[in-house]
Amino acid sequence: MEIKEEGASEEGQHFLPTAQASDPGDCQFTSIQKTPNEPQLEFILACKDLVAPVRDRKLNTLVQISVIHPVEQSLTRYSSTEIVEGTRDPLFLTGVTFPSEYPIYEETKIKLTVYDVKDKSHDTVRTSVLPEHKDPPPEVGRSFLGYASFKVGELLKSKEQLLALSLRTSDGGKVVGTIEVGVVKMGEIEDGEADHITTDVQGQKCALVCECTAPESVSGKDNLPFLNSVLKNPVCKLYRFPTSDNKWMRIREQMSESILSFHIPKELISLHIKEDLCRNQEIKELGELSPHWDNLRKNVLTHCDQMVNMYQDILTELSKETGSSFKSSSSKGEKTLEFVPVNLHLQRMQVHSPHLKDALYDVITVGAPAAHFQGFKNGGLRKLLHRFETERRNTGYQFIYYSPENTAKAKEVLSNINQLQPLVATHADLLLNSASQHSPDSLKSSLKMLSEKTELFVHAFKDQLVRSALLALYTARPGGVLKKPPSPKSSAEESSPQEQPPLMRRQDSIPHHSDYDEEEWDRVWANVGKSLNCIIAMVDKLIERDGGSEGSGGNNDGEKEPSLADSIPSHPREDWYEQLYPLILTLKDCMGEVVNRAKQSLTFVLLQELAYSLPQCLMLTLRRDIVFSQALAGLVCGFIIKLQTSLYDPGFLQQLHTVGLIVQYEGLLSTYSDEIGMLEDMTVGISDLKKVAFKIIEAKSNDVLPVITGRREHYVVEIKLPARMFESLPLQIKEGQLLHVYPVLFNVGINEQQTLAERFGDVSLQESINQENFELLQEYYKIFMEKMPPDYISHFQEQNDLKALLENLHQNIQSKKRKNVEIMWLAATICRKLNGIRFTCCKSAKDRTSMSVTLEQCSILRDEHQLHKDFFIRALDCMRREGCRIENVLKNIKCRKYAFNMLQLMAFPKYYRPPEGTYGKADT
Ligand SMILES: O=P(O)(O)O[C@H]1[C@H](O)[C@@H](O)[C@H](O)[C@H](O)[C@@H]1OP(=O)(O)O
Repeated sequence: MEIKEEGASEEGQHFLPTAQASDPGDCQFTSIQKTPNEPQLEFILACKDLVAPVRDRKLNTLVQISVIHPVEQSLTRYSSTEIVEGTRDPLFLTGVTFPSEYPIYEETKIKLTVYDVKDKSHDTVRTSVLPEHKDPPPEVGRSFLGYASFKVGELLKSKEQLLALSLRTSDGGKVVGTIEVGVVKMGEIEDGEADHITTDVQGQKCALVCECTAPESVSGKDNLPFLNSVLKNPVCKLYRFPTSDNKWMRIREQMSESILSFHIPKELISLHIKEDLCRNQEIKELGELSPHWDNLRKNVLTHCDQMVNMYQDILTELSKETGSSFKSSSSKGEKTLEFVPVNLHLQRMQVHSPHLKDALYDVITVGAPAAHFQGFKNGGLRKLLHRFETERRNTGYQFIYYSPENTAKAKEVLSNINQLQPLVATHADLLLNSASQHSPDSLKSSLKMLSEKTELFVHAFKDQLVRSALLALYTARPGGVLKKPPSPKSSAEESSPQEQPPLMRRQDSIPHHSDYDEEEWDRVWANVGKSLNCIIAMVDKLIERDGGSEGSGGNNDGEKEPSLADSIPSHPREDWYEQLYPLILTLKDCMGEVVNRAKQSLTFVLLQELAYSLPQCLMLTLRRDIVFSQALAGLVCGFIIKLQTSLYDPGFLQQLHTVGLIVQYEGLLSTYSDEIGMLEDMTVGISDLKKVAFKIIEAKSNDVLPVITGRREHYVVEIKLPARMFESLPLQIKEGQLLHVYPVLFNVGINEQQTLAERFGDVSLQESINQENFELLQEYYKIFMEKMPPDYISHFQEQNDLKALLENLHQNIQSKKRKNVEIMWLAATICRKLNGIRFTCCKSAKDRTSMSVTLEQCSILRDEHQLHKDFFIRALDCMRREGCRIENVLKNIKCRKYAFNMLQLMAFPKYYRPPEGTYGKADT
C-alpha cells in the first residue's frame, strides 16, 4: 500500500485541494451528517493494558492517526497524539478532528498505530546531523507497539459512538492492548450526558465525564458564510483537558489564513497610485514658475512618475497572485510581496467547559509590519522619519519648510476641495431643476442643501495655511519674489520658537511685500458667500411673489441680503429657472476661481515636501506605505472577525460606535540588531492605523470584500455585511457612522538577542514604546468610562477591576525588569476585558509568536476555565507539539520544527520554551 504524506509533513492536517475533495468519484460514498462549517468528525483516544516489548519497561506512547481513502486505498498520515509517559493505560489529551471540507466518508478507514517513544529529544538532536530540509524518518526514536483500524461508519453507528479495538502486532497476530475511540461533539452534549472512558491520569483516578451546558452559539453560526469568505484553509485541532474538579473541558484550536493578506494591499496600492497621479497632475498644472522653482518641479515630477510606475509594477505582480491568502516567512524579503503581511492568521481557541458558557478567544498572529526588502541598515521608520524631519527643518536652502502637520493639512484641504466642489455644483443644478418645476417646497429643500454644502466649502479655506501658501506661490512666480520669506506657519504654530521657518537666502532685486495684494484672496473667497446669499435672496423673493408667505430661511447666518435680491428685477409668475440661472453661474464661477487659486497654492506646499532630499523622501513614503499596508491588512482581518463574533452583543456594538475599539499588539521583537529597525517600522505602522475609520454597509452582492477609500492621511474601510447581519446593527452604525480604532503596542523582547541588548545594548526604544502606549491605553479607558452608559459601566466594574490591572501594568513598565513578560500578559488581559482586538507579532509570527499564543491559550484555560493546575504544562506541550502552531511552522518552512536552538532557549523566559523534540535547526 502506498503511504502518502499529507502536505509536506510527516503528519499534516491540511485540506485537500478542492478539486480532490469534490472528486466526482467520491459521490458513491456516504457523507457524514454534519452541521455546516463544523468539523465532520472529532474523536478522542485512550489505550489500555498495553504490553511493553521488554518486561517492566515503562511505556511512553503516542498514537499516529492515518486515513485510508476508500478508492485510492492509499494511506495518508493525518495527525498524532502527544506522548503520554510512564503508563500502560495512556489517556491522550490531543484528539482528532476532521474539518468540514475534509474528504471523509462512512467508508473511510482510520488506522491507529501506537508507538513507544524511547527518546523524546532524539528528533531534536538528530536534526543537527540530518541533511538540511529533511525531517527525520517517523520511526526514529520510537518503536512500533501495535495497530488497529476501523471504518468511520462503524464508529458513528456504534453504541454511544465509542469503539474499543484490539491492538495487534504488524503480522495481525498477537493482541498487545486495547485502544478506545470516542466521538466528541463539542457543544452538543446534553447536560449530564457522559462518555465512559475512565482511566488513571497521572496517579489520580479521573472519570472522563463530559458534562456540558446547552449549546451556545459562540461563533454565530449563521454568520459563518460571511466569515468564510475572508478566512481560508483552516487547520483544526482538538484537545480535552481535566478541570480542577476532575471534569473534562474540550478545546478546539483553529488557525486560518485570510485572503485579506493580498486583498487589502491591492486596494491600498490602487489608492496610492490614484492619489499620486492626481498630485503629479496638480504639480504639472501649477502654472508658470520662476526658473528655480520650475527646475525643482521638473526634478520632483521625474521622480514621482518613476514612483508611480513602481507602484503600478507591484500592483501588476500582486494581481497575478489571484486567490492567494498567505505569505510565508521565507518570502518576507521578496520585493513584489512587500506590501503583504507576513504569515497572517487567525488563531482561535474555542472552549467548551463544564458549567460555563462556551467561549471563543481570538488572536491575530502576523509578522511585525516591517519593510524587509528595504532592510534595516539605517534603522526603521521611527528613527528615519525623525532624522528626515530634523534635517529638513534645518535646511532652508532651495525650498520652504512646512511642518508635517501643515503638509497634512494642505492635503486635507485639497481633498476637501476636490470632494466639495462637485457636490456644490450638483446641488446648484438640483436647485435649477426645482426652479424649472416651479415647486416652492422642492426649491426650498434644494436651497437648504446647497447652502449647507457651500458653507462647508467656504469653511474648508478658512485656514492661515491657505493664505501663507498663496503668498509663497506668488513669490515663486516669475518676478514675484518677496524681501521676506513667506511664513507657512498657522497662528497656533507661531508661538513655537523652535519651529521658525528658515530664511530663503536670495539676494536679487526683490519687489516689495506690498506688491502682493493680500486682500485679493479675501475678495475672491468672500464672493462665494456673497453669490450664495444672492441666490437665497432671490429664492425668497420668488417664493414670496408666488404667494408664499415664508421665506426660504436658507441663509448662511440666518441673515438675508434683501438689497441684493431687490437689485434683480423679477416679474409676476416669472420663469424661476431664468431668474436663478445667472446667479448659479456666478456661484460656480466664484467657486472655480477660489478652487483654482487654493489648489495651486496648496499643491505648491506639497511640492516643498517632495523637493527636499529626493529620492530619499519618496523612498521613505514607500517604506511607510509598505509597513502601513501590512498593518492594515491585519487590522481589517481582526475587525471583521471581531464584528462577526460580537454581532449580537449590544454592549459591544454600543462601544463600537460611541467609543471605538482598542486594538492591542503584543510585540516580541528584540531591541538589538535588525529587529530594532523592525520595531521602529512596526511602531509607526501601528500608530498610523489611527488614520483608519471603518464604515459598515449592506452588501448588495456576494462580494463581501472590504473596499478602501481616502488618501494617505485618512482612510475609510467599508465592511460589507450581508443584509440579515446588517439589519441587526444599531441605527447609528447602519446610518454609516464612522467607527474608530485605538491601536496600542507593547513590546517585550524575549530571545537571546534581547539578552545582548540588555547586557551590551540599549532597551530605551522598548521602554519608550511601552510608556507611550500605556498612556494611549489609559486614555482609551478614560473615554470608555466616560462614554459608555452608567448601568453598563457599573456592571462592567463589578466584573472587572480594570483600574487595578492598569496600575499593575504601569508599575511593571516602570520597574524596568528584564524580559518582563508580565507586561504582555497584563496588556492582553486588559484588551480582552475591554472587548478589543488582540494581535501577537514577532519577526515572522512563526516561532516566538507560537510560544506566546499557546501560553496565552493555556493561561486563559487556567484562569478562566479551571484547567487542572497539574495539567498546565501538559496542555501547553500538547498545543505546541501537535497543535495548530506546529502546522504554522510547517506551512512556512516545510519543516515541523520551531527554529530555536538550545542556546536560544536558555535565554527564553521559562514558559516560552517548547517541548523536547519540537525544535531544532531549521532552514528558515
Ligand atoms: O517567528 P520568529 O520567532 O520571528 O522566528 C525566528 C526564530 O525566533 C529564531 O530563533 C530563528 O533564528 C529565526 O530567525 C526565525 O526567524 P525567521 O524569520 O527566519 O523565521
